[in-house]
Amino acid sequence: MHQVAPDRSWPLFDVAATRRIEQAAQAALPPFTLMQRAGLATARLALAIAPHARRIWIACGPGNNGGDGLEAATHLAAWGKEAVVTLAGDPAALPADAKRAWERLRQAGLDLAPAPPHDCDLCIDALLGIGAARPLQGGLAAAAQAMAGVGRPVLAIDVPSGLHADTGAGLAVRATHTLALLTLKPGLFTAGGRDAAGQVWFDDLEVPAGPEAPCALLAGPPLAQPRLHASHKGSYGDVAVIGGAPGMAGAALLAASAALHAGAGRVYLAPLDPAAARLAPGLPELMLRDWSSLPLPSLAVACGCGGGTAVADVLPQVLPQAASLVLDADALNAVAAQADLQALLRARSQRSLPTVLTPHPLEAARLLGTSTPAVQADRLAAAQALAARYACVVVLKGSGTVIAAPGQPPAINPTGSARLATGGTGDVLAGWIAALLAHGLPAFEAGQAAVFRHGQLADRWPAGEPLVAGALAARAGG
Ligand SMILES: NC(=O)C1=CN([C@@H]2O[C@H](COP(=O)(O)OP(=O)(O)OC[C@H]3O[C@@H](n4cnc5c(N)ncnc54)[C@H](O)[C@@H]3O)[C@@H](O)[C@H]2O)[C@@H](O)CC1
Ligand SMILES: [K+]
Repeated sequence: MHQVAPDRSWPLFDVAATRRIEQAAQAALPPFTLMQRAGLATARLALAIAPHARRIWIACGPGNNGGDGLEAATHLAAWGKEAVVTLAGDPAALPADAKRAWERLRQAGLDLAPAPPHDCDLCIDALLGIGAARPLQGGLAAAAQAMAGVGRPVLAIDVPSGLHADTGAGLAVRATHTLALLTLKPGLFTAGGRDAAGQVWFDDLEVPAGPEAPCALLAGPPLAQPRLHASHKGSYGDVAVIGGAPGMAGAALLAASAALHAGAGRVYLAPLDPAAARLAPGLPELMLRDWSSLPLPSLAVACGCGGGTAVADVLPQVLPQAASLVLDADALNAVAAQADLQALLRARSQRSLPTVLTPHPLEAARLLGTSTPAVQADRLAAAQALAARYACVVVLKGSGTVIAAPGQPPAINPTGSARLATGGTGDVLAGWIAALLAHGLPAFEAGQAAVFRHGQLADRWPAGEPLVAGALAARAGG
């Protein structure tokens, strides 16, 4: 059993692959072996979470997830805990393995409780696992509600009940801990998954994934990029930030500052507000230029960043010429609105010019011609669809940012928190990605590395210090 920490990457498997892995293992092992292992692992983790717990409520559901809970309850009772077991369903209708777990529970002298306990020290959520097929209703919904009302730690078995294991969509039990069994599922790490799952643990039940290919990866830390002694500013590439329409100069400045601090050799700032060009940006290292004078074919360009509608006039030049390109915010909205810009964007890949799009869910919805809820209902699919449609790398922002590229499994970023929900952090990310592109990183790696570090900076931000985008930019690359 391992805690899933962002110190390495982890393969993720969807429900279909997990079922195939489970079936192959069931065929090779004596009956009931997997559920015994699952129940024992759950009971052990429960003890580790709440070593001094006296009363533990195990809320079981009608499938094999409930069976895991019944098996865990038998162990916890044998270890001297008061195990209060409820079952939302008919014991006679349990699937074979779960029924066997129920029989073992009764042989151990335990029976089902008619109602949840008024108080307990730990709840175990064994209502639904990967079989969750529709919103929680009836007895399952009542048990989930009671769990929330207890106000104690909740250990979810496999998946917080109600959460869609592939997508992270669905109204789910909010667990403090989740023990994923057999495989790690992508829904634990994106959309509502991170809030529902809490701290994630993983037990493979001694079953290797075998020939199954992961559907996605949980990203690990990027490789360090050591700077050679024998290098100069030209070794790290040049970035230009184009954005900052009237009233929004700050956005472009934040992106430029991030690019500078993330290690770009030289950074040009091309504000779209002519008045802003006369303002001292406070960063003397930046080189102010009019966008039309930039040497685009030798630059990594971050375009958008407070560019307003004016950015649409720049894109017909930037899209075909920029050596590498990050499109953010207003640039994405302009592309979503104009078919000619979409054609220019797609044409970049035919010329092997790297491009990264950094939409939040609403921008992604506009680019896909769909709605924000539809994007959020399946973030991995939305990011992959965008990457395929525009033939580029997509960084779909939000809880569990997804990085997708055509023809490869997407990555889900494990770092970052709601502390990043403050103005300008997206501009910082765009500038940071541009710096890594300028450095020569492939677009997928640049997106993944910048997103990981950007989130990690926020995770490590001192508790008493306000996280503002300017300070984040100043620590980019750190
Ligand atoms: N078969 C085994 O021995 C193993 C099973 N495992 C556990 O079994 C789980 C999968 O078991 P199942 O396939 O039985 O699936 P679940 O236990 O998730 O439940 C599926 C059952 O719930 C019903 N259901 C789904 N959504 C519902 C809703 N909203 N309201 C009411 N009923 C609903 C389904 O019709 C089905 O009867 C895994 O998540 C894992 O916890 C693992 O421990 C591996 C080993
Ligand atoms: K569960």
